[in-house]
Amino acid sequence: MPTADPVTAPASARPIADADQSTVAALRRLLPFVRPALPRLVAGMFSALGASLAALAIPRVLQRMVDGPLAAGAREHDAGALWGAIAVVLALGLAEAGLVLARRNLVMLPGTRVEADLRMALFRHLQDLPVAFHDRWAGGQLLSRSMSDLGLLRRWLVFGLLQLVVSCVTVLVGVGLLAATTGWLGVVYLVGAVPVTVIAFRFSRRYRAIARRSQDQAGDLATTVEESVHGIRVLKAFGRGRDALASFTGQAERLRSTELAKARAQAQVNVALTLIPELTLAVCLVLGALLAHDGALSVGALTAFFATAAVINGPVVDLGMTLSMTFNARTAVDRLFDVLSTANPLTDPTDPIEPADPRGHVRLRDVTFQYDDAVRPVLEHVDLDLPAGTTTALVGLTGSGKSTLAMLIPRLYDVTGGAVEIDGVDVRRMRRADVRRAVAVAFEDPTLFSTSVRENVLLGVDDALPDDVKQERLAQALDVAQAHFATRLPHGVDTRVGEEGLSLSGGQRQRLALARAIAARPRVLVLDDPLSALDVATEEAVTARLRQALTGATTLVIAHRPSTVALADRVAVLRDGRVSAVGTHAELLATDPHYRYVISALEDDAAQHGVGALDDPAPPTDMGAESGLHDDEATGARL
Ligand SMILES: Nc1ncnc2c1ncn2[C@@H]1O[C@H](COP(=O)(O)OP(=O)(O)OP(=O)(O)O)[C@@H](O)[C@H]1O
Repeated sequence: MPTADPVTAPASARPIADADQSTVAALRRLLPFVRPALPRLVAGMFSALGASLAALAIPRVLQRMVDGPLAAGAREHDAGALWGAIAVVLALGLAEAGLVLARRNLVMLPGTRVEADLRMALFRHLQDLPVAFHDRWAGGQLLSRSMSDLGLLRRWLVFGLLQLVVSCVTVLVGVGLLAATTGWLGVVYLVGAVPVTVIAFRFSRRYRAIARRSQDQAGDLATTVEESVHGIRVLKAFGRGRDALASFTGQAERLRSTELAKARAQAQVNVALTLIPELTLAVCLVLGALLAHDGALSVGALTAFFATAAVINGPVVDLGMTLSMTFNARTAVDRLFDVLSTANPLTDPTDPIEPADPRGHVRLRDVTFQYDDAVRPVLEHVDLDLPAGTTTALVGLTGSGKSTLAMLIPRLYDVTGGAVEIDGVDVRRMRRADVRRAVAVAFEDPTLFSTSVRENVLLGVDDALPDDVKQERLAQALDVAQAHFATRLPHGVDTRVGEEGLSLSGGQRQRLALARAIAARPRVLVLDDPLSALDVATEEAVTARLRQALTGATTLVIAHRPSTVALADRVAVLRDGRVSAVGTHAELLATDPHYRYVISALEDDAAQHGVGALDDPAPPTDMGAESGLHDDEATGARL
């Protein structure tokens, strides 16, 4: 039978790594997170146990009352003899209620604490995991793990776990009491526990598989919702809303039928767990009546037997629910640890090295790189030297590996062969924080966070810097990136840009992302086609300002437009995963046929999109400002 591909299959179709682990072993992995909350949880458990024992003690008092004062009172018409026993039952009832309340108060706080700690640990780990992990994992799966799975765990911790322990103790103590005080009657009751145990065991096997399927399908559904909301413009523009709905409906139906299967399994076990104890009680009633009739059992003992059996029956009937909660929690733990136990191969070295002469010299030495799931390397034996303070344009046909190469410099991926060096030190020998401080990146597809323009642009700036320095950096970066529109937003640079900056145009977002890279004042600036969404005039204005601003930083700019090449001192040509030539634009035009081909392809593309080629006359720079003004008006209207 073909197995599901762990990379491409939806989560609900992937093999389950921890399927064979026992539920106790699986849940034990929570211990480090639960440990700080243990004192309150244990206190809560003792309260619950106390409440349960108080409930079990009531039948004992009843037995004494029936066999003692009640029998004597009936003979002597002395109702007053009952008052002592009634007072004890009342006290036990009040104690039980008080202990239940104490249990609730004790476990509520640690439950929410553990949930919050787990959520933070998960988020921290997700932030730490490399880009390669996020390439493989769907957002909805991570979202459902951090929200609904953790909610399930909290409910199990504050209710299911205590209920399970208390139920087990109640049943064991109760059955022990029955066996000790009512002899054969207790033994018959005990025999009824055998089918209950077998059914519970079978249910556990069946339910675990369904619970996992349901939680994975819920994650896949969340992914679909996330993608459809994210891509709503594309879906609407292409009139594919109905298809999206059809695909969503299919997934929702699958989840519904899994939920139904879950509910059916639960209902079946509930019927069995209700029926068997009731049938056992019926048999015990007949047997007990015979024993009482023969004088082998007192009426008080028989009354106590049924009162105790009533206390035990509650947890037995609830066992189906308690077990389902436990298996849901186990599935949640498995799904959580699918992520938490994913090791990060991109770690800090144990003996990090800091470059002795940090000037921004970047060197790729014999670099080979292959994506995890790819069949062949994207880059092979790449050698590229970016001397400190120079600007190099990286040019190549689409899919030649330019963005991949750019991502190796800030160590977003690790090379599979060779090395990337910054100032003579292999980036794998440096602290990741030092590498990321040295290198700033502006991606073609800019991501803005739903915070203010100021926070977005100052993302890479040291928080400890004085406010006036930060303000100056912000102003300069916005100026270089020609993002003056930001100062004219309704609240200036403190305007919150919408989720992922969607209330801004593509060009505006790109300029803010560029400003973010510039404001970080890195030694090395990697610009992955940062001007692709700008109109010709704005691109010219940004290019002119960038030329001045880039002096000092080593810059690698990926060029998809001939005009972006104009920024560079030299050009490196990427072809079939290798750097095939390096030189000035003029040199390469004269000597490298592949470069001529690439440039003419870029020019054709630029002409089709109405973007200026290298030798186009530059439009006056004030047109850029003017175009910025149009942007502002449009943005003002949008916001
Ligand atoms: N995360 C990934 N996992 C697997 N393969 C990938 C991944 N990202 C890119 N690739 C593949 O690597 C190759 C190079 O992609 P890359 O984005 O680096 O090219 P590029 O030169 O920047 O292309 P473009 O000019 O179109 O942006 C492509 O074949 C692409 O399919």
